[in-house]
Amino acid sequence: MTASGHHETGPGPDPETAAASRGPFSRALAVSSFGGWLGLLAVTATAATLADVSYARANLAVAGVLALWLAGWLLAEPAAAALAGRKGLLAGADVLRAVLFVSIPVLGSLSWVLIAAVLLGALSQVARRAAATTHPAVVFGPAPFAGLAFSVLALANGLLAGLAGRFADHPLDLTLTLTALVLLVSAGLNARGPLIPAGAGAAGEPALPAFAAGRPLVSSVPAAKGLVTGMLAAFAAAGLVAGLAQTYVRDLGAGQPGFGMLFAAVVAGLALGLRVAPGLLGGFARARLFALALIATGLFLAAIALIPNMVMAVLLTVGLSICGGVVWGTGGALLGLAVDDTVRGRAFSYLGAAAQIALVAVLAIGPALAAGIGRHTFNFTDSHSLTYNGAAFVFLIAAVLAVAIGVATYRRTDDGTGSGLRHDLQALLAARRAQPVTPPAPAEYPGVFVALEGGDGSGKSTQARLLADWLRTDQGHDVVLTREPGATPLGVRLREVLLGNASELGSRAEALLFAADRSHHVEAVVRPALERGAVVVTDRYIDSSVAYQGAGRELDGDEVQRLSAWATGDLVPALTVLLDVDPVISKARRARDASRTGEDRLESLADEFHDRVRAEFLALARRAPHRYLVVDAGMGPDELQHLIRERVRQVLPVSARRRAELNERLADEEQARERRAAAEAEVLRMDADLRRRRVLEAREREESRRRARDEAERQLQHEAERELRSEESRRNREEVDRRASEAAAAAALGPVTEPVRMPGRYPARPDAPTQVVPPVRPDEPTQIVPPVRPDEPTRSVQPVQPVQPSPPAAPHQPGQPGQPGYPAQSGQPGPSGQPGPSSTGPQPTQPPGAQPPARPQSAGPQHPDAWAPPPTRPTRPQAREPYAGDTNPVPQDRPARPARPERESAAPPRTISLPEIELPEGDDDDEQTGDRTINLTDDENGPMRRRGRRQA
Ligand SMILES: Nc1ncnc2c1ncn2[C@@H]1O[C@H](COP(=O)(O)OP(=O)(O)O)[C@@H](O)[C@H]1O
Ligand SMILES: Cc1cn([C@H]2C[C@H](O)[C@@H](COP(=O)(O)OP(=O)(O)O)O2)c(=O)[nH]c1=O
Repeated sequence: MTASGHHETGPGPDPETAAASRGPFSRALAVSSFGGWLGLLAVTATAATLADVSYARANLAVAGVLALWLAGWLLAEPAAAALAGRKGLLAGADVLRAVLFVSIPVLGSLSWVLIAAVLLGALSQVARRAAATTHPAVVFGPAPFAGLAFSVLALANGLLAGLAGRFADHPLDLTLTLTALVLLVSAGLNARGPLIPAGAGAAGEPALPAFAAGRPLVSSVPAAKGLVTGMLAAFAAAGLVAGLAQTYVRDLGAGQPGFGMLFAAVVAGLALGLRVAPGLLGGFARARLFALALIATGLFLAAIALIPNMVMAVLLTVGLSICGGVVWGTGGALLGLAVDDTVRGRAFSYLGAAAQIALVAVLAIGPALAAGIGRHTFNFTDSHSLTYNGAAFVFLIAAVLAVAIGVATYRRTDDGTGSGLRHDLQALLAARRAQPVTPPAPAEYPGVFVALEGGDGSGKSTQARLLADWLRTDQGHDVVLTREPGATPLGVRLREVLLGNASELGSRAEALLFAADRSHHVEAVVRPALERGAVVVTDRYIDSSVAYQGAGRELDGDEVQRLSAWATGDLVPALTVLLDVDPVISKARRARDASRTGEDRLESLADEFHDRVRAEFLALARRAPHRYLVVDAGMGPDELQHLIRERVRQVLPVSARRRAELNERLADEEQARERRAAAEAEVLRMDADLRRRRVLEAREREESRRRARDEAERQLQHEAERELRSEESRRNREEVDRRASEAAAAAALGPVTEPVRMPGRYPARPDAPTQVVPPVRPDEPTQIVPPVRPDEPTRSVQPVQPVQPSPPAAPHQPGQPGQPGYPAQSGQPGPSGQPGPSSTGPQPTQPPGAQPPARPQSAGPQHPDAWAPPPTRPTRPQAREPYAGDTNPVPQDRPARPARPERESAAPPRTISLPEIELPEGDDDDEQTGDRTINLTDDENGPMRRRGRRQA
């Protein structure tokens, strides 16, 4: 039940509530609620069956069950509210209810049924507390279905009764058992998944305290009191039908299926009435509708009382309940308007509590009254008699009361001429007849037209101003803020005529003048602005004429509309914002508004006039909802403006400024994207460069490694060749030496006349005379000395230094050169160990057999001749002398082994000083010193070693 009738075409329920009402929790609650309603019907029927001994007892048993059930319901409310929200509470309550429903057929006593009713009422309250706040629809929603299910089960039981006697004897056991099962299912659903959400228990104040607190308040407001009385009357009428249905259907011979149908008709009708009530407000003043619906409720009840037919009873019950629903719908809205904002909540709490108490009273009193009245048969003639029993009598009494209250209410809303009702009915029919307005044609102008409508003081000017400011400054639109009447010089004069209190105008003249002002306004202001693309915001437009002159002045609304359509050339706003507010509130606002000097000609009209105007605005909005935004203007200005902007946004084109801003932003973004792309490309390029450089560097490194390796190889080769050459030279020199020694020996016998020519490495010239060196020893083969190059300066061979005899060393093979026993060297001088004479000057030759000087201890290099190595390259002790059997000219430069020092000392470095002889150029020259040295010592870096390393 809503507190007011606002928002009929406004936004629906908020999405969260809508979603919650569809969730699993909602389904579980619906099952629980369905079980509760089905159980109530089953227990009521059981009580009536158990007490079926007399009409009165049956009625009293039904009254007792319903009253006790409701008493348990009401009394348990504070405890249920306190317990609400506890885990497992709903499931526990459902299990207990299931047990109670099963216990009824088991025990089968009326007393137990009455006790169970109290307990069931209390447990139902616990279940309702869980649902009422978050899922109000779940509380009553399943009731009609429970009624229908009850009917079906009763029919099924009837069929089964033919098969088994137990079903005939206990017609409600099947329903009670199934009810218990339904509740167990609900308990399972609630225990497994959904729990009562936090705050679900806060379903308003408990009924009894709310009733006590609200009563004085509502009593002090006559309008509210009348409304609450009328609503309770309608509700009681519907409740009475449900309460008396059990005995009433028996009178009609419809049995339990009829009871279920009647119950379903009551609940479904109420729900339907509540739903259609807002739709009926378009044509009717709300208070008049309220009164008429209440009268109709009474009339339907009377018809039920007077027409003893089951089918008619169901149809009439539907009509009655719909009217009851309309009474509640409109009454609720009116009550919201009748009381002050501060006490509105309390007034509604009181209404809810009063409805429950009224229901208890009706359900208790109704059947009791029916029992008291009993069954009566009136015999008119012998053949014509009428059986009329207590239930029908009670319906009739209630009907009379309802009609009386309705008529009284209607009287208060009517001006006595009857034109109000006639107009309402005409408007209602017109609204039904009216074709839905077709959506406006695609905009014929680049601009946008927005109208604000609503009662006087609803806040249109305030909202129009705020909207225009926002459109202008924030959205960058060309905005024209205008109004009706009085937006042009002509309009100002017309406004004075229309609203001035001195004017006496007929309704039609008034309508024509408003239309004239509108026509001029559109032509002079609105259309030109729309043509240039502006947003036009107008404070009032055609709807004001239809509402004020049509509904308010009671002219034909359609005619008024056509008049304005003609005047404006069918210019329809793209959006109309309707600020809907109770005229009482807007009147209070006007009174507080210091800028107003007083009420104008139309503002000062009766409240009823303004009620009609408001209703007409709402009706117009309903006919073309796509063109309207209906907002509750009771909200604060900022909240309202927010809603309005949200909706206006949807019809706005992009303003020129906004378009420029968007273009600028797009360009900025494009530039930024290009910059980003360029930066990314640069990074990629740098990365590629880096990789390329790395590859090149790696290649270069590899190349230089290869070159270094080649160079090292080349050097090794060169060195090996050099060593080879040195070895060759050495051998040659040794040969020369030997010959020199021989020559010296020969000289001892006779002087040598010819200088000895040293054989060169280089090929001798063909003309060079080949020298034949005669064998020294008789067993030595004759050697051929290659010719010396003729261009080579002849160098005299220096006299050989006296050679010291080698100290005794490790045993050698006999015949090895340089060893004792080797004839060619036996007379050779050994290493002197003394600084040798300069190679430039002839050295004194020691006479053979002369005693050699003492050998120094030092094994350091001693180079007595010109070929001695420079001091930086010390020669190492000779490790091994060449074997005579060596065929390969392997250089004797193997490094000395430190493990054999005695050998080192035994074989000191041997430097042979040779007499100056001619050598081929390019041979082993030290270019820096010009010295030539034949190093016979082992050298660590000798070619042997290096070669060995390379091979490794
Ligand atoms: N949403 C609102 N809530 C309360 N007062 C309002 C609201 N909107 C406007 N008012 C006040 O109500 C009075 C009437 O507002 P106004 O905008 O002139 O209404 P209208 O143009 O519909 O006659 C002004 O004093 C204004 O300040
Ligand atoms: C535009 C128009 C205004 N009216 C009435 C409604 C208002 O009472 C009055 C215009 O006054 P307005 O300046 O809109 O008053 P408020 O600011 O109080 O709403 O004229 C009509 O009756 N028919 C119309 O077509």
